[in-house]
Amino acid sequence: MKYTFIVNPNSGNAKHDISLDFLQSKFDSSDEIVLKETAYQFHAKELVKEAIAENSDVIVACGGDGTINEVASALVKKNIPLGIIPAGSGNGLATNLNIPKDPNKAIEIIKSNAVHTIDVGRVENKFFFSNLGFGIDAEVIKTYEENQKRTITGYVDASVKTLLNYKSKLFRLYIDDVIIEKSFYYLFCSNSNIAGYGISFTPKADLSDGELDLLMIEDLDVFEQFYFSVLVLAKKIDFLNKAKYRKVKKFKIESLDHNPITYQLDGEIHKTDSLQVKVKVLPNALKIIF
Ligand SMILES: Nc1ncnc2c1ncn2[C@@H]1O[C@H](COP(=O)(O)OP(=O)(O)OP(=O)(O)O)[C@@H](O)[C@H]1O
Repeated sequence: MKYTFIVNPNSGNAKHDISLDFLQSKFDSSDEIVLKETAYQFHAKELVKEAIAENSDVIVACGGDGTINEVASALVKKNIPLGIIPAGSGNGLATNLNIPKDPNKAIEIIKSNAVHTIDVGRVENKFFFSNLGFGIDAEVIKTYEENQKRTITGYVDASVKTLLNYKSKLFRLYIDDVIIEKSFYYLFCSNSNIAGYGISFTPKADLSDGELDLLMIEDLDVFEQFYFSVLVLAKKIDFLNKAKYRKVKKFKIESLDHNPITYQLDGEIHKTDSLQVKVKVLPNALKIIF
């Protein structure tokens, strides 16, 4: 078997130590191991193209959610499975798939070659595998990225700063034949049931049900925001009257306050020039080992 490992040397504050020697020591001598390091953002996509051209049987992403998103995006609708060695700070998708952070254990899973297919979310021309958020979580990630402190404390710090200044956004949503026009505190669309750090906003989400789970939360006052935080921690979000939950195959979101739409996609922030974006699910579009 030929395995190509695409490694972000800087992910998770560069604390991991995944080298060619280490990888070779974990596989049979009959296996061919190739390691390609990413040097900049979006480099992973080019490296996947090379790995495909070089006839790799398995392509493994070693990094955080950003790197995993880039590698997985280049493998959508391809026949080559993705393996994961989580080496980031949040590791949303890996956590959801029960892939441990210990590289030794993650490699055992890769060697098991248990290939599954999962759904993929698409927004504009980009793919997501875990989740997509409009509103408060996009703002939290923006502050978190500006913070440089990529730890749970940094995340809590960014959340508090954002909460204190955040104003709901006026959106029009088109879901099937329904149009909803409201001021939303939070719109969260998820393929997986873990949002990061073990928190779940969409406990009913299933990576291979052919649908995305959409959580819509209307404008909240400061007390409701506090109640919302408690319910998130208690995993009882359905107790909040202003939270609506539904499974969707596609939807369109339109900004009515004349601000171009910003969203977070698998934990990375994306700014658009557009006042509307379309989201849809591509059922069973990614082969993945877990
Ligand atoms: N050599 C590099 N130097 C700087 N940035 C890189 C490099 N290689 C990849 N990147 C980019 O860094 C971003 C973050 O990487 P990644 O997601 O792997 O780690 P992380 O941010 O530590 O983890 P997490 O996303 O779980 O918080 C990605 O967008 C990726 O494209």
